[in-house]
Amino acid sequence: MCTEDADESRSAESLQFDFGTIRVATDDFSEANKLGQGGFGSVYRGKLPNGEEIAVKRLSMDSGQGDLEFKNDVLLMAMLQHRNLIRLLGFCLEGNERLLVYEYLPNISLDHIIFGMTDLCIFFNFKNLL
Ligand SMILES: Nc1ncnc2c1ncn2[C@@H]1O[C@H](COP(=O)(O)OP(=O)(O)OP(=O)(O)O)[C@@H](O)[C@H]1O
Repeated sequence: MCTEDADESRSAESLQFDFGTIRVATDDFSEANKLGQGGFGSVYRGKLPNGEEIAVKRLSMDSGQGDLEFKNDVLLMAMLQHRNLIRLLGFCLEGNERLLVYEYLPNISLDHIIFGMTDLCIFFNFKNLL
């Protein structure tokens, strides 16, 4: 393994959550904690032992993506940080299970982000018309 590969796998490890921790945090992915369903799987609300609230995306099991490919995608997503992007805190890989762990945003914050972006689009469209 070259130094770069070693560095990548080390940073991937720092983002890796233990499956048991997420299972407890989401009350075993209970229906009561289900926030919604997206194209890639269901999303559950959870609480980490340190009190931090999270949103866990449990990916459908038929993605066909390899473990390394998945870890690389997660690393890339974790590096993208912007005030209009929901922060990816990490991931979990166990057997066929693939989880993405995000910061939890209450509805009101999601609305703010969506409206914030809409305002920006309207602003730029107006500018282009002038
Ligand atoms: N970080 C989060 N905090 C709070 N709720 C969330 C969060 N992420 C997702 N959700 C909830 O889970 C639902 C599904 O989200 P998800 O991102 O899987 O799908 P989507 O936004 O519908 O689009 P797509 O499947 O195309 O990505 C959302 O509509 C939202 O209600």
